[in-house]
Amino acid sequence: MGTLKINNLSKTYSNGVKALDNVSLELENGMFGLLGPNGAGKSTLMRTLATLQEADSGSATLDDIDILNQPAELRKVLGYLPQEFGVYPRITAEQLLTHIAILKGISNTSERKELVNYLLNKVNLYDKRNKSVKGFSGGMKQRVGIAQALIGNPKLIIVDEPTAGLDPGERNRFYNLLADVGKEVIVILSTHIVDDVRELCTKMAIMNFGEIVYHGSPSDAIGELNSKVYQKMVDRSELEQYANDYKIISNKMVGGKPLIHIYSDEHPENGFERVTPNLEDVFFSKINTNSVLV
Ligand SMILES: Nc1ncnc2c1ncn2[C@@H]1O[C@H](COP(=O)(O)OP(=O)(O)OP(=O)(O)O)[C@@H](O)[C@H]1O
Repeated sequence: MGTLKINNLSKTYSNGVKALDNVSLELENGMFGLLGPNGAGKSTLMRTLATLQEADSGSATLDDIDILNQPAELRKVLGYLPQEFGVYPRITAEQLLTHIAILKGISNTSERKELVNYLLNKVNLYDKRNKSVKGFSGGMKQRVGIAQALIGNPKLIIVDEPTAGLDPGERNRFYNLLADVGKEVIVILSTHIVDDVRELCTKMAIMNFGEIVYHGSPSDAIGELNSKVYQKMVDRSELEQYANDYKIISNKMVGGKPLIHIYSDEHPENGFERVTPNLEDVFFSKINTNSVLV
């Protein structure tokens, strides 16, 4: 069982943006969801853990590896699928994986061939192994991305916003693959898509403006909102008034009209109905910005 400990990591970019503000987390094997809006600092945290950039202060360890001071050690046990996985255009899936396996130091030809076949089967692309990766769909490319991240038996796998741009079928196939992988290692799934976390993760954190604003299980977070979320269909012109009178946690267009969710300790009058809270309510109530009105 691996343990990743992140202690008080901070990072301010030269333009003054504080992308990490005293971030502390502890993770064990399984799928961990890191949820946050655009610009929250997720990629900065993922890239720091992947030893691609440095923090200003704080520490991080994976079992006995000091990540910030032993980057070479960490890279040996890391699988990383970056936000933009640049695939080599005109080579086949098999060639690509073989190439990366060589780069990762698997020099024995028959061992490498066996591994590449195993990975192609695992990500369900064995039949497509001789096809050019360039012609793959977004979902197939992401599965190649996971296959390459698995080379070298990683203890920690980081996937940064992997489902953006996938259609529902591809997204489901990708979820199944990740869930399978996540049984044996620590997987951090960084995403702004609430469904990714709801489907896959037993533990999660929500990040906003560089800070961890929630850390725990999705179900506990939802439990905290029980009997406190109410919804109502309103007119667009009334939104500002509702925002003054209630704590709006989300605003979604349904059939062209805003459907608002509010947080309230008591049942408000005037047509609000109580709803079973969901992870989206958790997300919006934790990051709570006025952007719901824009
Ligand atoms: N190299 C950089 N120089 C200056 N500012 C940066 C740099 N990289 C990121 N930032 C800023 O730091 C903040 C956090 O960015 P980061 O990419 O870590 O967030 P994120 O949660 O991954 O967002 P996204 O979902 O958009 O990728 C943002 O305000 C971003 O503009």
